[in-house]
Formats: sequence, structure tokens, C-alpha cells
Amino acid sequence: MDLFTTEKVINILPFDGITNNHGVFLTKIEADFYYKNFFETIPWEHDQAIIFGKIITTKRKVAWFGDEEFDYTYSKITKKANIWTNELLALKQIVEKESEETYNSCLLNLYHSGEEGMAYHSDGEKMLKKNGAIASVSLGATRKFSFKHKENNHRVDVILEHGSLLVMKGETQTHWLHRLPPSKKVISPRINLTFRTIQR
Ligand SMILES: O=C(O)CCC(=O)C(=O)O
Ligand SMILES: [Fe+2]
Repeated sequence: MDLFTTEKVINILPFDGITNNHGVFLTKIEADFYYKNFFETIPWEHDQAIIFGKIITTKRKVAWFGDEEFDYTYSKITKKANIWTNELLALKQIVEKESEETYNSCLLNLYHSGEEGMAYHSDGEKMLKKNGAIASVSLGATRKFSFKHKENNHRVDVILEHGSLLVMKGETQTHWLHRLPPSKKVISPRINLTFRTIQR
């Protein structure tokens, strides 16, 4: 956190993990710039997943970037990462400074409206560094984001605004699921970036 940032960083999980809510950490000008740049220049593709043996295509669009052309497997489908754009690298550096962690890859999600979301899951894929930090940057429409404890179903909700940062670390992925619930009220797009560390 720099000296001029007034918001506090708060761990929103009551137990079994650390998820730090940094709140809005980008200026309005930065957030608007990155939203427009990513919306227009990222090679967005519909995500595919294998569910009960069938290939399904999501309405949400995705893109994966990294230090190298990593192979990454997500929902049982393997793809190759793109190499960072200048804007993604610049944002990665701001996120690394704010979160005091480093990252080598990023998954971007584009939700065209509140009709699109993401079901409960945890990001504990084998290729990710164990208990590595995952830094989630939100741009565009404000959305609710929810955690549910795997054993006792305890729930925690957080509102993710344009230009905000949420950092999931420690045992968060081991003990908690998270989702982006759909919402009929949201009619504009949202872009989410999750910076991660892939193990080489
Ligand atoms: O869109 C979000 O806020 C979260 C996305 C997410 O959980 C993921 O990409 O694994
Ligand atoms: Fe996730």
C-alpha cells in the first residue's frame, strides 16, 4: 500500500484462509483506461469445459496470459497462454506492489451482463503454486462475489467495484469455494483479472 491510499486492507474470511479486500486501488482514470483497453484488445474467446463428458461453451469469454506460452488446463481443456501485452504487464506491476506478491500468469474473464457468472469452485488446480496468492482485479460493472466454506457452509459476500482488488491467499482455496452469482439487475459488462502463479 502506498502512502496516499486511504482505504484499509481487511481479511474478509473469519477462519481457514486469508482473503484481503484492498477495495478500490486504481484511480478512476486508470480503471477506465484498463477496462477500455482490455475490452477492445484482448483476444476474447468463449470458454469451453467438459461437463459429464460433453463439451459445453460458456457465454462468458476468457483469455489467458503469462510470462511464457504455458500450457494450462482449466475445466479439463488444455490451452496455450498468450504473452503479456504492455498494458497487462503495467497492471501486473501495480498489483504486485499493492499485494506484495508476484505472479507469472493471468486469467481474464469477460461477463457481458449480470446474466453471466461463475459457479462455485476453488482455484486449487495442480499447476498452480500451492497456497499461492491469487489477485483478483475487477473492472466495469459492480458485482457481488460470494464465498462458501466447504465443511460448514459459512458464507461471506463482498461487493467488487470498478478498480478494486481482492487477494485470496493462504488456505483460502483449500477450505472455501467462491462464485460470481448471476444478477438480473446488472446490465453492463464486467472484466475480471486473476493474477496467479503457475508452477513450471
Ligand atoms: O470474476 C470473478 O470475480 C472471479 C473469477 C474466478 O473465480 C476465476 O476466474 O477463477
Ligand atoms: Fe476462481
